[in-house]
Amino acid sequence: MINRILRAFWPGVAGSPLWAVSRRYAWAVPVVALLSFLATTLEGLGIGLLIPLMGTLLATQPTEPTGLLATTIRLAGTTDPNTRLVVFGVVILGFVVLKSLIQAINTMFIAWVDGRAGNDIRSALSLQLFNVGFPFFLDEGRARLLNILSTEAWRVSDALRTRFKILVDAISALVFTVLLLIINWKLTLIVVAGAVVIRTIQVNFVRRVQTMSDEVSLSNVHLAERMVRTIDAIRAIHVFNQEEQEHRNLAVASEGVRRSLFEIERLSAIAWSMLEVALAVLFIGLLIGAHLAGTSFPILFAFMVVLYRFQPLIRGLSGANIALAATEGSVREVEWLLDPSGKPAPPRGALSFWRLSGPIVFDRVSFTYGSAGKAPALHQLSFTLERGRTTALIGRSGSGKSTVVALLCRLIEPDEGRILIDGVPLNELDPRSWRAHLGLAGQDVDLIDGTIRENIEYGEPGAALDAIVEAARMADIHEFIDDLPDGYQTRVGTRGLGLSGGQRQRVGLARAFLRRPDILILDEATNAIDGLSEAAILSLVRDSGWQPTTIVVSHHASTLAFCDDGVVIDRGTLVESGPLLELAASRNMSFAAELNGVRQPTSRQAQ
Ligand SMILES: Nc1ncnc2c1ncn2[C@@H]1O[C@H](COP(=O)(O)OP(=O)(O)OP(=O)(O)O)[C@@H](O)[C@H]1O
Repeated sequence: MINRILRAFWPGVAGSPLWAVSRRYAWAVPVVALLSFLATTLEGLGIGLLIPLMGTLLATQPTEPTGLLATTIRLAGTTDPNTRLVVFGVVILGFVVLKSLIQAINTMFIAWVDGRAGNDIRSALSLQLFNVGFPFFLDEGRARLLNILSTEAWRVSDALRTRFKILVDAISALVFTVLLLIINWKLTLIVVAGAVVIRTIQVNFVRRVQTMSDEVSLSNVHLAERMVRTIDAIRAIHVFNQEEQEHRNLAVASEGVRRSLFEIERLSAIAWSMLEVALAVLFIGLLIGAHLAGTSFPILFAFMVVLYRFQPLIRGLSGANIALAATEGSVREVEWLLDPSGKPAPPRGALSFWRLSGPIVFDRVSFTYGSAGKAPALHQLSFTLERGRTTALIGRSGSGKSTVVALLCRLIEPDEGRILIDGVPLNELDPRSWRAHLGLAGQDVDLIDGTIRENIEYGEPGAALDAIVEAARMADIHEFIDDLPDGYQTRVGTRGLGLSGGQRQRVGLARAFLRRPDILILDEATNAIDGLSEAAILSLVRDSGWQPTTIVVSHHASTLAFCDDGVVIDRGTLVESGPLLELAASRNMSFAAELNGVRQPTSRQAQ
């Protein structure tokens, strides 16, 4: 039962992923409730004592109070008026001090819980990004994810704070209602009737704001999409004179956000003014009711003081309910990202991988991107990568080469067929231990915003400088780095844009070389590097005595000239495979002449 109440209070639906993340702070709910109860009770007692205090000041005795209140007055009545004034004054002050202290503790406690739960939610979201399979990122827009991480996560944390506010205000309202009943039950009935009317008005607004909150989230995603696109494509935007069009698009998206937020503000403003009018009607009704019932002044005074304190609670509850409704879209978005169902699972496998001692075999592997019905990117593809040899993956654009690379890196998994590593299915290997033996350098080098050294040692954190320098030498970039004023500590800028395309690729190569992996994958990794430098790099790798099983995807004939074997694919199916020279000769491929001219590949035996 308590659990059910807690779940209803917490953001997110009961049993939801958000509940799973934040439930460890659910114990804070009864603590906040207790502290609120104590603070309001102390305040209520202080206000209650105003009745005898006023009675003393006006030299009259209220006739209506009963029970505890009457007893207090009677007790105080045994002393002379001056002493009574001092006693009531000191006691009221004591209550106020104690109440303020508890209230401050409660506020700090809520901030602590809210901060920690918010932190946990953000941390769970970031963890989730690593716990879903890579295909998720192929299907989902970056903007939606960015919006959830940067905006919606904060709004959910705000929602939690708002819920605490509702709890505090609701408990205070409850205590004050009891106090009002003690002071005068008839007037209290008028208040309760007024509260019911106010609540009815509010429910209608809350529903409309809830609907609007989904629109706010949606328009935020549109805006984020536009912003991401502008930053990503700034070069193309300038070159193709699209500044005005893109600015217009951004302005339209921004206008969408403004409009949906304004609609919420508009609804809130109307709700507020209706609330003000309803409260004024309530006050006037009370005064008339009190007059007709012949209520004494001290009683009416205390009642009005309680009601005066009650008023911000009603406003607070009303505002918080609307604010909460406005965050429902955000809660849904965060819930969606945290929910693992319907999202691709990350690669699994329990067997540790130590070293490659045999071939890598693609055995009738098929893979289709996205939904069923699309043409497969790979269809029943079979070939063998011999250990210690360099194999060129050859095929026209869109033939499936990068898909083969993604499968090897276990970013995606075959729909059918198997990839065998020394005879063991790849999907049985622990992905982390498998990837620890991979070195990948590609045309889109994923450089991080850090120093050159941080980028090279990204796969081997804490690597010795000597090893880093050696890897940089092999990638033919050491001298360039050495000449920079900050050397290896030079920052590369966002996505390495402070370097030229060729320099970026060399840093990417050094990163792959530093690991000295068993399997080296060069996915168009030298296409921005001139032929001579490329030849120098590949010769250095060859002469270093390190003989990884290498997969090369390149459109450069000069790169292919360094390969032993070739696998030719077309529209995801195998055309042929074998020693590269034989393939070149049999198919009269365009690079055959260059292959023969540059180098006669010698078959190297696997170690
Ligand atoms: N994320 C994706 N979503 C849907 N289809 C994709 C995706 N990535 C690739 N494809 C499709 O899969 C097929 C193979 O693509 P792949 O990138 O593997 O080819 P490629 O040989 O590496 O091409 P290129 O030489 O141009 O890089 C293509 O038809 C492509 O359109």
